[in-house]
Amino acid sequence: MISVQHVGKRFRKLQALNDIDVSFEAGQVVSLIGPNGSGKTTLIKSILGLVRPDTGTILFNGRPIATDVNYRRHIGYMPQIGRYPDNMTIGQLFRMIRDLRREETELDEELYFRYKLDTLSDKSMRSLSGGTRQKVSAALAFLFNPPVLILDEPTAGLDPVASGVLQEKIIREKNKGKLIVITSHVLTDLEEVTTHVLYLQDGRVQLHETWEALRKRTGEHKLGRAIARLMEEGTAKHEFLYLKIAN
Ligand SMILES: Nc1ncnc2c1ncn2[C@@H]1O[C@H](COP(=O)(O)OP(=O)(O)OP(=O)(O)O)[C@@H](O)[C@H]1O
Repeated sequence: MISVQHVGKRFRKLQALNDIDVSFEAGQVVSLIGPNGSGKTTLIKSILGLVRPDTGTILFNGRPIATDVNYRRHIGYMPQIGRYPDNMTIGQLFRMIRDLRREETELDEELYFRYKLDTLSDKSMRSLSGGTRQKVSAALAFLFNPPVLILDEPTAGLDPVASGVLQEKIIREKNKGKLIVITSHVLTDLEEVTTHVLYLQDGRVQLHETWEALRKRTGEHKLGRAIARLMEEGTAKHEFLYLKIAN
């Protein structure tokens, strides 16, 4: 579904992505994890066409994204920090976004209602708490029923109930055959939903395998511990520390 082929991206002297070569398929929930600055958001933004790689190619359903911008409508994106016009209300924002995609008939308003955003429709975006802003971002990502969802730190700022609602939603959408890519530092949030683990470090892929294979290989049922165990065998202490904190 998405094929990232030998992608590299440099920001001045920093090699943010280094020969990334991975594929993601329908029905997978890919947990994209790694220490701060390891390249997770840069990879996501490259897939979304928001960052242009220096080298390599990204294919969406077999076609290079550089030649077909329309692929973007098949991806629902929840950014790390959602930025919206301050002076709009929640109701106006949803109306505007629906109007922009008027041709889409099959709307998925489940999160909009489960997060009770309908009861907050007169609230201005300026006045929203961080968690409510996250709920708006989540509801928008799923709204047009896209076959691919990319969620960047989706549970940051959500209370445990709202976080649980999102996790249930992710599992349901995965079971419909969607591809979902999630980054999070809260590894416990990912254990329940993930099928595949992609671990980046210094812009390189350190690990890409199914969560089941990783569990079997390490004998660990906690994602943080499983990766820490592998890192223990071969890498420096600071990544280790990251995993201890993230876990
Ligand atoms: N537009 C940019 N200009 C210069 N450097 C950038 C830019 N975007 C990202 N970087 C650098 O690239 C590296 C990778 O950043 P990226 O945001 O992809 O990391 P991340 O894994 O998502 O980190 P975090 O866990 O903190 O969100 C970092 O060192 C970052 O400072």
